[in-house]
Amino acid sequence: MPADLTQAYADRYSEPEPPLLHQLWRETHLQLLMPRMATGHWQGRLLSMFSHLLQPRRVLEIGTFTGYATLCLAEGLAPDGQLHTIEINPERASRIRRYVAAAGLEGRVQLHLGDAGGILAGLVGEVWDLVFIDADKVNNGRYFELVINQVRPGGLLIVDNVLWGGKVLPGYPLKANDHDTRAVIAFNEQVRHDPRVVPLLLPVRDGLLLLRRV
Ligand SMILES: C[S@@+](CC[C@H](N)C(=O)[O-])C[C@H]1O[C@@H](n2cnc3c(N)ncnc32)[C@H](O)[C@@H]1O
Repeated sequence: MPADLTQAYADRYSEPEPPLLHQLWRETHLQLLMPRMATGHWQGRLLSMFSHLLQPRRVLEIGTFTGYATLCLAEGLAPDGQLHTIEINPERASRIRRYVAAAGLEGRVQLHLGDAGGILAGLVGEVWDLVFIDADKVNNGRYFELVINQVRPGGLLIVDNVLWGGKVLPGYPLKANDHDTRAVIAFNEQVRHDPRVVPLLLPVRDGLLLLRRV
């Protein structure tokens, strides 16, 4: 069964992409380099589904890009809920703020500009219900360690791109200087044996690793 036909079928029988997100998707593809970094319709609906199920009071996203996943993760926020999202590239800020405002989420979404390691050090008082790790893949393990003790029992961490285009699979001819792939492999191994989380790797899109906090 061809994967792209299966994905098209899954898209068709899933909730349609909300118009604002479709607009952001188009704008991302017309105006930005590497638009495929944005989450997109089907995975966005998956993030929205988790958000609605968990009704989180605190959501953390590491790696905002244009804010597509941000808006999806915010959909199920509890009435007093807040989402914090971290982006290192300040050039992305005005677009993110524009779409957060268009979604009616001003005051409920906090955009932090800077390196995630430093920003996370300033968020130590928070207790996270839902975390999405989707920034520089070499730091997946570092971000996990920085946040795991602030995730409530039963909370959910989601890590994107854990299949890394298939390069993590056994037998792939890895280049010596491919540090990203080695880091993704090391992270997947690290959490597999971590008693603080229960892992479930979903082989959808570029691989989503779900980690339920014990
Ligand atoms: C894959 S994109 C995020 C996509 C977004 N989460 C979505 O699903 O639409 C990764 C983003 O992480 C940002 N990033 C990379 N390194 C970072 C760091 N050290 N701290 C914060 N953000 C970082 C990049 O600038 C980029 O915008």
